[in-house]
Amino acid sequence: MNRLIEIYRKEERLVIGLMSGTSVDGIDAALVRIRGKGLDTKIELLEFENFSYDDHVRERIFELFEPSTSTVEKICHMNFLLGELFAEAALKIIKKAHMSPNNVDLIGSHGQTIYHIPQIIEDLSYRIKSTFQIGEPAVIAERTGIVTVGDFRVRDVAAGGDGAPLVPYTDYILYRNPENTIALQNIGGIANVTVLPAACGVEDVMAFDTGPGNMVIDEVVKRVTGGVLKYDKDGHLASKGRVNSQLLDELLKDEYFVKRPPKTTGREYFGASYVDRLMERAARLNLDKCDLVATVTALTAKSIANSYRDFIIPLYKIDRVIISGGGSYNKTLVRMIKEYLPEMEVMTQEDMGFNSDAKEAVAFAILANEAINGHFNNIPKATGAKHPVVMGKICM
Ligand SMILES: Nc1ncnc2c1ncn2[C@@H]1O[C@H](COP(=O)(O)OP(=O)(O)OP(=O)(O)O)[C@@H](O)[C@H]1O
Ligand SMILES: CC(=O)N[C@H]1[C@@H]2OC[C@@H](O2)[C@@H](O)[C@@H]1O[C@H](C)C(=O)O
Repeated sequence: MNRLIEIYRKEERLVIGLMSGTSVDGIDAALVRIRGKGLDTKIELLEFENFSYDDHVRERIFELFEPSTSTVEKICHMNFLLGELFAEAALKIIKKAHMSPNNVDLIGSHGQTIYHIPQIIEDLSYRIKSTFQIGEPAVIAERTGIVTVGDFRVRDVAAGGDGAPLVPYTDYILYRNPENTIALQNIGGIANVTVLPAACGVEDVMAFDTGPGNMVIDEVVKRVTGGVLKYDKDGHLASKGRVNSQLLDELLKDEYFVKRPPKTTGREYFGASYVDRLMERAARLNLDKCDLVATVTALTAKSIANSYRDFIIPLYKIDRVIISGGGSYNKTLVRMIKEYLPEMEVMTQEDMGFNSDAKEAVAFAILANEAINGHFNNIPKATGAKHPVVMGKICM
C-alpha cells in the first residue's frame, strides 16, 4: 500500500520533530507519540536530545547569514550537509529510544533559517516576502527511510504571511485554558510570544516576535570576552553589571518595537551589524563589559514587557506568563522580566514540570502530523497570511 495512505489511516503515530533555531546551538530532536489531530491531538514526549553543532559547523552556518560572507556555493553545499546532520540526529534519537526506523512513521523537520525577509519588497509588478530554511528534507528521508515533512514556512509566505511564528498553532492545541489567559514567552535567539485568551478559539490567538531574545546578548558576550564565552551562562555577567538607562532608552526607540503586530524579525535585523552599531554607542558612553551585558539583557526583558503593555494588556488581562527557550536559564533575564511585569505570575516551563528545550521540536512533530492529515496548520492572525494553509512539503 502507498506508505502515505498507511500513515494517514493510523490512529496513533510515532513522529520525530527536528529543529535548529536562530541561536544555532544545535539540532533539537524529539520523539513523540501523537494520537488524533487538530484540537483532539494528544502527545507523549518519549525521548529528547539537543545535538550540539561543533564550533566549525556553527561558524560556517553563521557565514551564511551575512551577505558579505555567504556564497551560493556555500548555501548549496550546506543545505545537503545539514540534511545529513538532521538525519543523523533522527537516527540517534531512535537508537536512544531502543527503536528502529521502521517503528517511526514520520519526521517533521524545520531546518535552519538562514535568511528571512518579512517586509514586502516590490519587484517587477510583484509584492514579494521571502524566507529561507535549509537542511534538505530529501536527504533526511533518504538516510532514514522515513517519510519526512519539511520546509513549512514557505507555504504561509506564499499565502501572504511572514511564515512565522508557527509554534502558536501547537501552543493553541496544547496549552489553551478555559479559565486563564496565558502568555507563552519563548526566548530563543529571537523572542516571541503566544497569547491564549481564556477559552479562546483559534481566531483569538495573538502571537508575534517581541524582538531579540538571546541573539544580542550572545553577540555582545562574544565580543566583550574576545570569543572566550559564547553566551552569558545563568546571566552571571549581567548580574555583576548595572543597566545604563540612557543606552537602554535609546535602544528601545527602535522602530521594530513600535510596530504593531503581526510582526516577525530575525538575525538580518538584530544580528552582527546591529551589534556593531550598539558597540559604537557603548564605547561613546564608556560602558564597562558587565554594564553592557546587563544593558542588553535589560533590552530583551524590557522589550518583552513593553510589548505586553503596548499590544496585549489593552486587549487581555494576562493571568500567567510561561517562559521557554534557552533564555529561561538566564537568571538575570528572568529576574528582570519579573521586575518589569510585577503584576503577573511569571514562571518557566521547568516550573510547570515540562522540558523547555523540547518545545519547538515537539511543535514541528505536531505540524508534520497535521500536514499528513491535510489539516490547516498556520494561524493567519499570527503570521499575517490571507487564509489558513497546510504547510509542509512531503518527501516520501
Ligand atoms: N544556562 C544558560 N544561561 C544563560 N543563557 C542560556 C543558558 N542556556 C542557554 N542559554 C541561551 O539560550 C540560547 C539558545 O536558546 P534556544 O535553543 O531556545 O534558541 P533557538 O531555538 O536557537 O532560537 P529561536 O527560538 O529564536 O529559533 C543560547 O544561545 C544562550 O544564549
Ligand atoms: C523565520 C524564523 O525562523 N523565525 C523563528 C525565529 O525564532 C523565534 C522567532 O524568530 C519565531 O518567529 C520563529 O521560530 C519559531 C520556532 C516559530 O516559528 O514559532
